[in-house]
Amino acid sequence: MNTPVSSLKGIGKESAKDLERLGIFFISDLLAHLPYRYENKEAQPVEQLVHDENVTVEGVVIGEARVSFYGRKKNRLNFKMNSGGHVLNVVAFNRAFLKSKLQNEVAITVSGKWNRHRAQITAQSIEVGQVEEKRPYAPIYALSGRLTTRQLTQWTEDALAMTEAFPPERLPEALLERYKLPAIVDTIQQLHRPTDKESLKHARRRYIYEEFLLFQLRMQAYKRSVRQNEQATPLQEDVVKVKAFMETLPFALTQAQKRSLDEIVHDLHQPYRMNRLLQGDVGSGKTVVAAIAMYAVITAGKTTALMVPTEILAEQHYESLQELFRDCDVSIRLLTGSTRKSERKQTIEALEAGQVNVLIGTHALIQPDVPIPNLGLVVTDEQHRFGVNQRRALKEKGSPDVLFMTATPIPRTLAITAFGDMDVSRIDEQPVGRKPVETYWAKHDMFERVITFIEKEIRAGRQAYVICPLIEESEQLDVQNAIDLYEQLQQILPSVSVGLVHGRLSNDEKNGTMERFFSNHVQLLVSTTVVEVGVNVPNATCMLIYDADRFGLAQLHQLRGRVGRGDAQSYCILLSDPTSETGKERMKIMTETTDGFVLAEEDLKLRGPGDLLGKKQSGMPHFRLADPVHDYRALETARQDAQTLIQSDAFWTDAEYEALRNYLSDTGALSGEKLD
Ligand SMILES: Nc1ncnc2c1ncn2[C@@H]1O[C@H](COP(=O)(O)OP(=O)(O)OP(=O)(O)O)[C@@H](O)[C@H]1O
Repeated sequence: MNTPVSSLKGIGKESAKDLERLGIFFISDLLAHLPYRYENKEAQPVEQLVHDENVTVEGVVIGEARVSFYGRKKNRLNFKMNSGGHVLNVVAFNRAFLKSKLQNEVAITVSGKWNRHRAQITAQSIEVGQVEEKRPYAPIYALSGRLTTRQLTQWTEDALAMTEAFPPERLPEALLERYKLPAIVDTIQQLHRPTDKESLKHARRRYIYEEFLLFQLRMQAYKRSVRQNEQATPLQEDVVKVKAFMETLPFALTQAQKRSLDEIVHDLHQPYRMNRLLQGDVGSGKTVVAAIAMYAVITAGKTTALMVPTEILAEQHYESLQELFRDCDVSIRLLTGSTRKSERKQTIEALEAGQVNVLIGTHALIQPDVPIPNLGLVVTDEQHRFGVNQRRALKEKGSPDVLFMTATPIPRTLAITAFGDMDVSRIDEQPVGRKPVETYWAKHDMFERVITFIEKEIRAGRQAYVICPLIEESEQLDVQNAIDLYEQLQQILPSVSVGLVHGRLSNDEKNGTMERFFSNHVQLLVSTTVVEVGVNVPNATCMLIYDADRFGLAQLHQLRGRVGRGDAQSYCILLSDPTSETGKERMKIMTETTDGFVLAEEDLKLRGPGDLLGKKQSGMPHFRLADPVHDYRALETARQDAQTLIQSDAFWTDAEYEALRNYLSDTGALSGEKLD
């Protein structure tokens, strides 16, 4: 299995280097380097040919081929052929040398691009004689350096003859039977050298299922081992107090909020650490649920922490939690980068004395220099899933329960892939009485009308946001844009109090403006995308997004979620003159739906998963063939199968699962090592 590729005939130093760049070191790697597509050399009947696609047809030459020369060394070969009674034109460039072979009635196979209107194939290959019947699909491999498809085809051919280079059969007989999956040896054979469409399909099916199953087994085994190793003391909240607190809320929880809360509370009672994702569309009321959970933990005698990405949010949560816990005798402290030294010292002392119930702050909270004795629950956002170091820091703080909140409406398929190691609660319902935000798409030449409209809302006592476009190449330009717009709006609306926030302001400046916006002293807030997450000003009913086509759907949705948070009708105006079709499409979808999940699915189609979750933090594993979006059914099946396996006793003892167990221990999943 660990025989280096260089032992194969024809692989010299240079080629070995090129192969290394493809991650191919051993012969077994060569077999794992699957074709990314196949050239279909299976001849098709003329009736089935698709215009503008690559096709292959068989037939016989009619008459004689003609060659015309042009340019200095160029020539064009032209002839007619009969394929199943249809007369087709064939054109090929610089193949004059074939002319002598192309005699009347000679059998040929032609592959190339089909033009239906001219009944013509522009040929890439013309083979005299019929296609070798057994292998209609030619594998096309990813290449690097000077490698050619022909070489890779040859080397994989040699590797396919070496049974010891094949991966082991990991799937137990029962699963192969249940899904009618081919054995691994046949699968690898077919994937490299398909014999026919049907067998290739089954081979792909098996490979994809196995990739998902192994992935899910790893995730779930990891989860299980964390459960076993990171025991936590079960918490018991004071049920009466928590109920009383919930009654002080100015609204009743939605069913979805209640369900999520139950799931969280259930976790708190367990003797293992909670690792839960609370997923809910913008404005669905995640923070409230988290606050109740925190209160429950406080009544169980523990300290809680809330970590947020920015200081603005920390301030805002500090205020809203103070308001929420007004009658509850809960002590809340704020700790951020701009907290004064003396205050920081006081807070740390209070923490050590066990006098703090809720600690709010940015990331620095879980650093070792902030001792949080008796920490029971950390609430944070999904952007900050913990890496190894943070997990260690959390462990040192007594392995508290962790609740991640996310407003990214991650489609289900992605959620179970990217967050497979977490339990997921979903708030899939908006509070009653919420009016969907009315969204309009306006061209730039309607700017004045839009401004008049916003002015009217402000006169009625409402507030508004104006979001400036983001020019990713240059933060400098972003800021300049924001400043220009701010000045322009001040001039157009002299009686309106306009505020400005952008990334280059100091924290004090930013916080000051935000504070004035929260208290309605600023009526119109000009901002770059810093307001994207979490800002909650229910009195703001209007949002104008400049050059909206520059944003992705998920981001537009997050932005729009800043309005429509109260009872009043809210509006979002997308100002843009998109030039691309995708841009126009995005604007249209935004005006048609306010459902974050629908938008997320659309975004996925338009941009792909990397963008939705942010490339680096996406946590999306790399699959060779499987695609969590396209193959979501297989993913779901594999997830359930993995769950059943992990929970069964037989999986941990029986011989037929040994290969899977070995796989798990090789990848470290059994010792609680997180996958990357
Ligand atoms: N069940 C409910 N009924 C009415 N209003 C609610 C309900 N739950 C929450 N709210 C209110 O809705 C607003 C949004 O709630 P919250 O900030 O908790 O949402 P969120 O999901 O955290 O939002 P986002 O992700 O957009 O920041 C708040 O003003 C909150 O008081």
